Amino acid sequence: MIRGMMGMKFLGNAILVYRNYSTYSSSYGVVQKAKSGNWYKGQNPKVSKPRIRWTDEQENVLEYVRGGFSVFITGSAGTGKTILLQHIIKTLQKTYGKSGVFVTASTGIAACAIHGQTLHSFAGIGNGVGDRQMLLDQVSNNKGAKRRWNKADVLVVDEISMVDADLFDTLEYIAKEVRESDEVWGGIQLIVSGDFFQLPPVSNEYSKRKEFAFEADCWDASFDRQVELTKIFRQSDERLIKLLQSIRRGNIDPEDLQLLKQACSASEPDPSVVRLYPRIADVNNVNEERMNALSEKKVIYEAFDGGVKPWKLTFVGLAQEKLVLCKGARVMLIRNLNVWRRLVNGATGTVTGFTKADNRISININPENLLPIVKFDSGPEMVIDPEEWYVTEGSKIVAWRKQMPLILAWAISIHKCQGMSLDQIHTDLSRAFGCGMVYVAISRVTSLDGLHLSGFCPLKVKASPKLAELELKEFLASDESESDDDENEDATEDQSDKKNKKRDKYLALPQSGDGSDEDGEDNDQDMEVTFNTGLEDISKRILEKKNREAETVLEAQLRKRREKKKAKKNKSKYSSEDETDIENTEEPDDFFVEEPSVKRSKKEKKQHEEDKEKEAEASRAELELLLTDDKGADTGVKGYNLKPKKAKGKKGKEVIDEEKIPTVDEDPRFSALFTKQNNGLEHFY
Ligand SMILES: Nc1ncnc2c1ncn2[C@@H]1O[C@H](COP(=O)(O)OP(=O)(O)OP(=O)(O)O)[C@@H](O)[C@H]1O
Repeated sequence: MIRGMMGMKFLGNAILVYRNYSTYSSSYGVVQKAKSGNWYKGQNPKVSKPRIRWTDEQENVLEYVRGGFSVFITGSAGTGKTILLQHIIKTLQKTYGKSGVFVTASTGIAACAIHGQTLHSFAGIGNGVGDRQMLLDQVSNNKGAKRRWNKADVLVVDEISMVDADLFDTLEYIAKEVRESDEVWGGIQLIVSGDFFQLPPVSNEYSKRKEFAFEADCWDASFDRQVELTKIFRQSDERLIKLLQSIRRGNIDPEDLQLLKQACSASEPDPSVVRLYPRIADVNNVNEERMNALSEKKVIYEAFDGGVKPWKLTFVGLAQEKLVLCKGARVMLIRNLNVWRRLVNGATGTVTGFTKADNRISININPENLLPIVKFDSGPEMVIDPEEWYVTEGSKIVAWRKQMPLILAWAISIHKCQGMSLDQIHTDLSRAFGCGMVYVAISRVTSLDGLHLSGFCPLKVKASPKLAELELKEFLASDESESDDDENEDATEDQSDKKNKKRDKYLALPQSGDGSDEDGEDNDQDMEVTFNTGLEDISKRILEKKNREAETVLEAQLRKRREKKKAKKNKSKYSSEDETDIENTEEPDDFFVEEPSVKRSKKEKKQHEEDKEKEAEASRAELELLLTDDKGADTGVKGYNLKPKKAKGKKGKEVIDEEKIPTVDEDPRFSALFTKQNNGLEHFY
């Protein structure tokens, strides 16, 4: 039996490495006469699609979403928030149609993972600078933005940790005003996901008192359910899980330190291991240096963009405008190509050459029509085809980009790696700044063996003291002990009707809790995993106390009103909050990079304050860079002209009207967006 299986495995590998082209190479490392752009095409045995078995916690979330509830999903890195969100989006789209579900994330990279747009771009608030009245005016003057707000049945927001409290409150205000509704968020169902212990919002002078979205005045009232996922999937080693939990909270104990010491190997790890840096400048330097050190001819891929909104201005993703590759370049996949073969987002490999495509598949990104061949660290070697990325607004595709699904991967920034799973990392944290950064970096790795550290200092492990409060609030949000009162008689029948209809629609949904989709295009996974973790306390309490069946529409309405009142009362709660970062009192260890002594003279204190301000400035700049385009472009997108008009030029072509933009459903060219196998899974792990 075992021999049989080994035989199968050998056959599989043999098929995998079979090269359907002749073997002479040119100076580019180009392999000529390729018959197929990709070895898997037509040669790989069909693999039955593995499925995910949702845990009880994840099932609960699905249930709440189907029940029409607004839900906040949180949990440590690797607990399956993103993958669950992807499934939720599909479920919601089946209910409301794609045009009623707006999918957003705080950053372009995160938005790309769920086929959405940035929250700023959805909202029509440009770069979000201005008071709420100014921003409301901006939205009111933007026909497209108003239409989006009015059409939205559901708003999905991923990576909420990077959305600040003011923005959250402002958007809730805009929603109510634009939709002319007194309901929280103007009656939009809100599905929000993120981990506040990961990267925080870009801090600004106004965010001293309120920083995180959970501090927003409307936060508690915005959600019917707040659920924490507790089963960690990315790592299985208990020691690593404990270490990560300590780092997440900003408290490392001697045992954790010992593990970190081991990871600080004095000798340089294998140069093929991806390096993670806090700052983009270091990333670029390393990639450039390594690339220049290779004396191979360079092959350039220029992105081919389309759509009514310029890609660069509307969106930022990992797909690069200009990608330079050569034989020997270390690369990372930024798309899931074959989950079963572990060729997923974050998979690393080395370019071994290039092949001329047998069709014109890459001609518009590389005039020589060359396709790179990558030998992945996990074993397979394959020809990489170009991929397409889409930015959607509801059901409309407003921008798309064609590019190779690769980035240079000798080094990447910690901001860019948020969401990835990596088998091995080498991270230099000497320039880490702000809270959550060390946690984001280290929580990417799947095993302790794969962790290599340098420039580590325990004082860099920081979590905002405000997060202790968050936990309390999560529990409070699930506490239904308060008595009912009749203060909400003004709940109009109209609103109840609307909610009723919404709920009926949901209840009509098939209760597919196994993660399978009717259309069979669900998430591929590299294995079938069947976990039955049992409910964690918090989920139990939520379930027991909030029986969806028992809560009528009117009760829901009343509860929301109560929560709103409560939120108002809480308003003053944070004004006296201590702003200082937690200071780790661990004795400095020779093994780690030393930080300056915590005890400071007045002069030193002043200098320290100045340094902190500089660091905050750097942090802001770095994060703004992330929130905008790779080159800092995504500021002030003013929308586009919706009126058809004659463009300049002899033929006087009509400029496209937004209403004429083909929808995903009607245009077969875009159908791949929702039918391609890897789309359900496309996120950065
Ligand atoms: N129910 C499940 N069964 C098996 N694997 C799962 C399950 N849920 C999630 N996973 C796997 O766990 C890994 C991490 O999932 P995911 O990236 O969604 O986590 P996350 O919470 O979004 O992490 P991060 O906060 O770091 O972005 C993925 O490989 C995913 O396939």
